[in-house]
Amino acid sequence: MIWRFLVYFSVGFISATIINFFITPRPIKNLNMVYTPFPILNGLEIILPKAKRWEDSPCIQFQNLAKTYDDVYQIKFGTKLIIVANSYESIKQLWCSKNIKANNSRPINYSFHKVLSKGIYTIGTTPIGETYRKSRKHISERVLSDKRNNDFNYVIMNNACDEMIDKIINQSIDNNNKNDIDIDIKPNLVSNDMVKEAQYFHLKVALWLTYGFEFNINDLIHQHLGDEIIDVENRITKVRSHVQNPQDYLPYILRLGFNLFSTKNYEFGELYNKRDRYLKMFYQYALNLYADINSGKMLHKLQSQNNSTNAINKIEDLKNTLMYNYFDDAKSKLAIGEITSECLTMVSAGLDNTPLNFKYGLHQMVNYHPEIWDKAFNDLIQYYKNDYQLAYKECSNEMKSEYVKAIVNETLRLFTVLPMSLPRESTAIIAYKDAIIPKGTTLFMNCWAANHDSKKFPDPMEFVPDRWLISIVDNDFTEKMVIDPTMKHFAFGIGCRKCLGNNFAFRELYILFSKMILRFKPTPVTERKYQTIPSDNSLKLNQYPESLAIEPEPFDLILERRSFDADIV
Ligand code: HEM
Repeated sequence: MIWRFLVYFSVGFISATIINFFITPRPIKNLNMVYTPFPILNGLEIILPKAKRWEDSPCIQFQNLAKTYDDVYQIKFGTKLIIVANSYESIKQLWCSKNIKANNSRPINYSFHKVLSKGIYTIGTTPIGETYRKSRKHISERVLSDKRNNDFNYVIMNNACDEMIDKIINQSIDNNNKNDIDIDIKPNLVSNDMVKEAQYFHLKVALWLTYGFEFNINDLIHQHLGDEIIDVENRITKVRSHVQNPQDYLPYILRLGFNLFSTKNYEFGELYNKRDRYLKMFYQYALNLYADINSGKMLHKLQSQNNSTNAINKIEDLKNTLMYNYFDDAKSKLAIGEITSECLTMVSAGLDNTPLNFKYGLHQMVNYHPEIWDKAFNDLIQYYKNDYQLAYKECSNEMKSEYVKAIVNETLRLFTVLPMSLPRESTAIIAYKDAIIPKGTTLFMNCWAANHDSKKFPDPMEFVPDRWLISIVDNDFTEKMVIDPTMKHFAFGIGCRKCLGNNFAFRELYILFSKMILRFKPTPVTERKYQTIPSDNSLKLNQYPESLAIEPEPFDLILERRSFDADIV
């Protein structure tokens, strides 16, 4: 019996090894290759079965392999050959050194591109080509440029943030009056699901700038719609990942078998239909709005609700939205798929990433570093002659506090919401040291490893905003601290396909942090009975170690309104 098993096993293993030899790309010379014991699956054991413990997160497993195989190595994943870079310097070299231009496409993944998206996906997941170039240029000019952030976007973000904070305060007052929440919460303390509130904030900003749709965070129907979008986009993030779909790397026949026993395709279909429904609904909304603006109907409607100047200003604002410009600008000649991809990018790209960073930054300051919160408060108000109300009104516009900027950078670095970033595919050969990486190779950036590389960031697991600051002497011979322009993190990726929304997201985070710091004081969770302090290591907090994005376990953040805060309303 045992002999028969051994014979079958050996024949199977030898056949698989031979097949493996023919179906996988040849190894690249002069680059360490990771030894993997199982033919055909090859290195897929890193993501199969899916990680349950934080120590098994793909970024940690890739980082551990670097101890044996060096910072940059090659590994077979099913039928594909992947290059993985695991340190700050190697990523800088492979992603953005001057002689490397070919690291500029995205791989096509069967599950996400063919099954889930049916041809329409975000700009970030579009392979290089005419469609990608047109959409990237158009969205950048119309919504995401720095000029747009400075001239217009900040006003929308400012108002959305004010609304978010007012809602949090009102909810907290209601809760305290009802006295039906945690007994440790004293009147005036705020305990909230900050991620959800910031998701509504981002959605409000994104829907306005894209479609001219006014998402009202206090309206239950809007909240219901928002919850649906948040749920669908969050589930798509979870299923689309390049480190989460082993079937994408399997030979066609095995993938068919895998799909037969998996419910994933059904889930993809359901998510696609839901996403399609709200994208079509918003498109129709923007089309009607365009018609109403041009016929004068909208002005008439607004004049009946506001004074004439406000109505005219609002019409001008609406003319700044992405979709108004699209309908108005015959020259742009974007195909419907291209503009849909832009809209999708606007709605989904920062919907989780920005709010999750926001909550993690608050957690660091509230539960571990209240002194940083205090320092930021003092830094913010000193630009406005210590006038707290003026600081609150103006902080979104000028982004004066270098210290708050340092907090944003340090949050992005330490949290690293996308630990394995987004994958790239080479479109020509890339020379790396003595190795020649062929066209069509997939590259993984281990962003977690780079952002916690002790050679670049001393005490990499510590939250130290000051590491981003250098001292300079001003024109009037006063010394001041400013952001060190030579310092970088890779939370937004790097190089030719770096996050296009990085300045937009940075400003959102700057505004969210500044306004929270100005209106509240932190109450560390340690002061509460029965509650242990959640970890400050984002991977340890992660609910889904196998996922593309880090999503911390839910926990309360306790903040107290400043004594003079009531004056602000
Ligand atoms: C904190 C929030 C965010 C984080 C951490 C983040 C992170 C990333 C990362 C890691 C990439 C891949 C970069 C690379 O391959 O080098 C990316 C791509 C991209 N992101 Fe973001 N993102 C954020 C918010 C946003 C927002 C708010 C938008 C737009 C509204 C946006 C738009 C894009 C686009 C268009 C790309 C694709 C760039 C390309 O492939 O050319 N992102 N993002």
